[in-house]
Amino acid sequence: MIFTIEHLSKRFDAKEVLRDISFSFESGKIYGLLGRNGAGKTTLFNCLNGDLKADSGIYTIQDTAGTRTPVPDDIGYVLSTPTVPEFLTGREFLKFFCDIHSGRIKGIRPLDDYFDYIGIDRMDRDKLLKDYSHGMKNKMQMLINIIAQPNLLLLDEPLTSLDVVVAEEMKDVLRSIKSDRITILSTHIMDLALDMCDEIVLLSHGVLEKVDKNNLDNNDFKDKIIAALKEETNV
Ligand SMILES: Nc1ncnc2c1ncn2[C@@H]1O[C@H](COP(=O)(O)OP(=O)(O)OP(=O)(O)O)[C@@H](O)[C@H]1O
Repeated sequence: MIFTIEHLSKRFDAKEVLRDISFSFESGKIYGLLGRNGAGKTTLFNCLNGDLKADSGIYTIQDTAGTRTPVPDDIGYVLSTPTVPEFLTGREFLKFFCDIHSGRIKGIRPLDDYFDYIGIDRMDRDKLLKDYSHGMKNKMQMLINIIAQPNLLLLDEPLTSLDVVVAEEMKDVLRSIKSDRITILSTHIMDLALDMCDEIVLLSHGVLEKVDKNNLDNNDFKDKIIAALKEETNV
């Protein structure tokens, strides 16, 4: 499967954030999206997810069945600040999610299997989500996106606020599900991008640029990325 963006542009009043972006992403890979604060990473994700209307742009998914426009079920989006219905318990939320998507979730499992998989303790599963920690809410958000099995998984700074143990667990989860989908992960943490991602893509000056990491050791590669990002002026 290939997900292609063609001529995506987005401006807020006078500020041109995304400038005629054209780029293709391949299934089975985790892409690390690096960009400075305000470069437009969240704007890009919001446009791809349909939460924000782009000024122009065409998206297509190409697979064995042909080429088509993505539908909402193709896309999963994990926000940097997790949003969950705080008035439900973890179990109620998961049950509700599975019930409303039962027609299209493949191989639905008992709820406790999912909690085990994502590492939510038995004693926390029937607590209200409002009493979950930030990391636990983040895990729940990740979990529903894993259950939904989207073709395109967008992760906006997903690991930044997690403790080292949870972050390692989440990395393993993401690696274990990457083969069937395109994962795009935005991060400020270069070591995370180098550790996790098959491809590094810079968002700079409103355009996406793939950085070739072949033939460079990690230090050279980091220097190259920082040099490219330093060139970013306030667009
Ligand atoms: N709704 C909006 N209205 C006006 N300007 C906006 C809006 N959303 C984003 N912007 C502007 O677009 C630019 C890109 O913001 P965005 O949040 O996409 O950057 P980012 O790369 O995700 O930043 P960070 O890494 O700091 O989270 C910023 O200058 C921001 O102020």
